[in-house]
Amino acid sequence: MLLKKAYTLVFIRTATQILLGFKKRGFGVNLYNGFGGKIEPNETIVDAALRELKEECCLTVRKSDLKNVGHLEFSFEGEPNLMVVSVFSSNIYEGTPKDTEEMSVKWFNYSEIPFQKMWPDDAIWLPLMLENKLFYGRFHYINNNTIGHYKVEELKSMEEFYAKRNLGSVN
Ligand SMILES: Nc1nc2c([nH]c(=O)n2[C@H]2C[C@H](O)[C@@H](COP(=O)(O)OP(=O)(O)OP(=O)(O)O)O2)c(=O)[nH]1
Repeated sequence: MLLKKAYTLVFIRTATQILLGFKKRGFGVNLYNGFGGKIEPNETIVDAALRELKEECCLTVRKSDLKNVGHLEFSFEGEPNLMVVSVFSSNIYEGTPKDTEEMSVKWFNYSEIPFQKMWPDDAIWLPLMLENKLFYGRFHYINNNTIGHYKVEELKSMEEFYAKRNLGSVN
């Protein structure tokens, strides 16, 4: 039985670009990613997503402008945890992205996303997000660089997906 640990991941996008942060420390160090982290006790998933976004790149997004676009699950060979990541996207934000202790921020054109410097699974599901599709992905890593097996599905609705799995909403 895998022990579930919940995380958030937020992507800020314009019509042509995506904002990524180069992680300076901790899990996923030296990789580009969206902004997110662990959900604290007594915090909703959306509240955690907004807090982590602000902490990691100094941007503010209204709850109503944050769209839940995907659900990812990760396991690692020999580890008892299932990392469950709620993925969000927004194209409306306040503030100017700033480097923080945890991340160096950079805008990338959609045609220049640095997949070779990102988690290997991102190249599989992130294109779905860029096409404004909803998705579910399940990845099992053999080590930090190698995916053993995976499945990715396009979803019709996040609510329908959560209901089928008896999961609560992100709010
Ligand atoms: N794009 C992508 N993101 C991932 C993958 N796996 C994974 O955990 N993430 C995300 C989810 C979280 O946003 C982030 C991990 O959270 P974290 O360890 O930085 O959490 P935190 O900020 O609360 O941690 P800390 O302050 O204690 O260092 O990485 C992946 O394979 N691809």
